[in-house]
Amino acid sequence: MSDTIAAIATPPVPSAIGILRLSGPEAIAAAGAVFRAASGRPLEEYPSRRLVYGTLLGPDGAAIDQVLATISRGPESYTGEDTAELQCHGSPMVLALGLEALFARGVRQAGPGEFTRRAFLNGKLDLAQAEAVADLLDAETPAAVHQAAGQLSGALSRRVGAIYDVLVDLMAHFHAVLDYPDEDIDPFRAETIRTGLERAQEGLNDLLRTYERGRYLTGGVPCALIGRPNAGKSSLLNALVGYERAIVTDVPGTTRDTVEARCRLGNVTLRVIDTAGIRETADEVERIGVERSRAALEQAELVLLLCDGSVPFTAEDAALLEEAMTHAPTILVWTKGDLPAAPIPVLDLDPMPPVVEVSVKTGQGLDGLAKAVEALFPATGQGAAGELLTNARQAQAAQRALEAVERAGQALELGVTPDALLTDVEQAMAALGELTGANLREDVTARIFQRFCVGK
Ligand SMILES: Nc1nc2c(c(=O)[nH]1)N(C=O)[C@@H](CNc1ccc(C(=O)N[C@@H](CCC(=O)O)C(=O)O)cc1)CN2
Ligand SMILES: Nc1nc2c(ncn2[C@@H]2O[C@H](COP(=O)(O)OP(=O)(O)OP(=O)(O)O)[C@@H](O)[C@H]2O)c(=O)[nH]1
Ligand SMILES: [Mg+2]
Repeated sequence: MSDTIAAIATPPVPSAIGILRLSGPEAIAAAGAVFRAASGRPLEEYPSRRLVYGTLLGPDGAAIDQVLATISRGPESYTGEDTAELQCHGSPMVLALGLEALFARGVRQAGPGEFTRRAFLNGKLDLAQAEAVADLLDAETPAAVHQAAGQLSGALSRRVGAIYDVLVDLMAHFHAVLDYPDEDIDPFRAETIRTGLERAQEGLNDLLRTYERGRYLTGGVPCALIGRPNAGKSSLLNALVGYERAIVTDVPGTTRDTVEARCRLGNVTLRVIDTAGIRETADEVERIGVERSRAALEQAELVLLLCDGSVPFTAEDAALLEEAMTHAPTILVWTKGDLPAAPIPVLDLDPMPPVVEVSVKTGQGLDGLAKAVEALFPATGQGAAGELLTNARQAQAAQRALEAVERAGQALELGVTPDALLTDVEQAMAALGELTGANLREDVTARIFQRFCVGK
C-alpha cells in the first residue's frame, strides 16, 4: 500500500487562491487534523466533494487562514486513492506553513507528477492520458489545448486501442492454428490473417502521419530567419518574441551566432532561429556564423527569407530564395515597409512563395505574416484533435509496431510457421502497449479465457 503524499498544487506566488493537495490512505485524516470546520463537525464525517468552510491550523496549532476543505474518497477520486484539498488564500507563506503542518502528521512531500502517476497506477488514466496532462500544462496555442484535452479524454487511446484490438483478434486466430502445429495455415484462415494485418498496417500508417502535426503543436515548427546582412532578421525575431532577445544595429554582420527563441505566431508555435546574414566574408568569426546560418537553413521546416524592401533586390537575394525553397516551405518577407520601397523585382519562380511586407517599426504586416504561416501549417487535417502523436517516444513506438506488422505480413506471404508470425504480432502489440500502457499478456489472456464458460 502506498504512503500519503502532499504538495502545494498552485504556483508559489501571491495569488487569489492556493491549494494544498493530499492523496493516500491518511489523506483525509491528515487534512482533518489541520482543519477545524466552522460547523464544528470533523472533516472526516463530511460526504465526498463537499466544500467545507473552516480554519487552517499551522504547525503549532495556531490559525493561519480561513479556507475551504474538500475530500474525495477513493476510488472515486483523481488518483483513485483517498484525497483531500485545502483551498487557501494564495499566500506562499500560508501554503508553506500548511504543508509543514501536514508533514507533522506523517505525510510526505509528493514528487513531480506523483499524483498523476498514482492515477495511472490505479487505472484512472492510461499512459497516453497521463502524458496529455503534461501536454495540457505546456500548451501554448488553442490548437495545442484541444489536442491535449482530446488526448486526456481518451481519443488517442481509443485510436490506438482499435489497432490493438485487431492484433488481439489475430492472436486468437494464431492460437487456434497453433493447436495443429504440423499443418499449414489453411487458405481461409490465411486470408483472415492477411486482412487483419492489412487493417493494422493501414491504421498505423494513418497514425504515424499525424506525428508531423502533433510535433508542431507541442514542439513548435523549427523556423529559420534567413537573409543578407542588415535585412532585419534580428529585428523581426525581437518583434515576434516581444522583447529584445537579439542584438540589433545598423552594422551589417551584427549577428554572429544563431539565436533561438520560442514564439507564437497566429495559431502556430514557432521555434525561431535568428541567423547571421549570409554573405562572402573574410572575417573568420562571421564566416563560422554564416556556416551556422546554412546549417539552420538545412534543419528548418519553415524559412522566412528576409529581404530589405528599402534597397534593390540583388542576385544574392534571388540565390538565397531559391536555395531556401529547396529545403523547406519558404515565405518571402519584405522588411522595412515603413521606408520608401525599392523597385519590386519580377520573380519567375514556380511555385511562387507567399510574399508578405512587414515593418517592425510600425508593426504593419505582422498579421499578414501570421496568416501566411497559418496557411502553411493549418490547425486541422491529419486526424482529429486528441488523436495525434505528439512526441518522439510515441512515434517510435508506433513505428516499431508498424515494422513488426509488416514483418508479419511478409512472413505470411512466405508461408512460414504460425509461431513466427505470432512473435511479430506480439512485438507489435508490445510496442502499441507502450503508448497506452496496455498489457499484452493480460489482454491476450483475457481474450482467450473469455471463450471459457463460467465455472470451468
Ligand atoms: N480542485 C481541483 N481542481 C482540479 C483537479 C483537482 O484534483 N482538484 N484536477 C486534477 O488534477 C483536474 C480535474 N480532474 C479530475 C479528474 C477526476 C476526478 C475524480 O474525482 N474522478 C472520479 C469521479 C468521477 C465522476 O464523478 O464521474 C473517478 O474517476 O472515479 C477529479 C478531478 C483539474 N481541476
Ligand atoms: N525603418 C526600419 N528599420 C528597420 C526595420 N527592421 C530593421 N530595421 C533596421 O535595420 C537595421 C538592421 O537590422 P537587424 O535586425 O540587425 O538586421 P539583421 O538582418 O539581423 O542583420 P545581421 O545580423 O547583420 O545579419 C537596424 O538598424 C534596424 O533598426 C524596419 O522594419 N523598419
Ligand atoms: Mg542580426
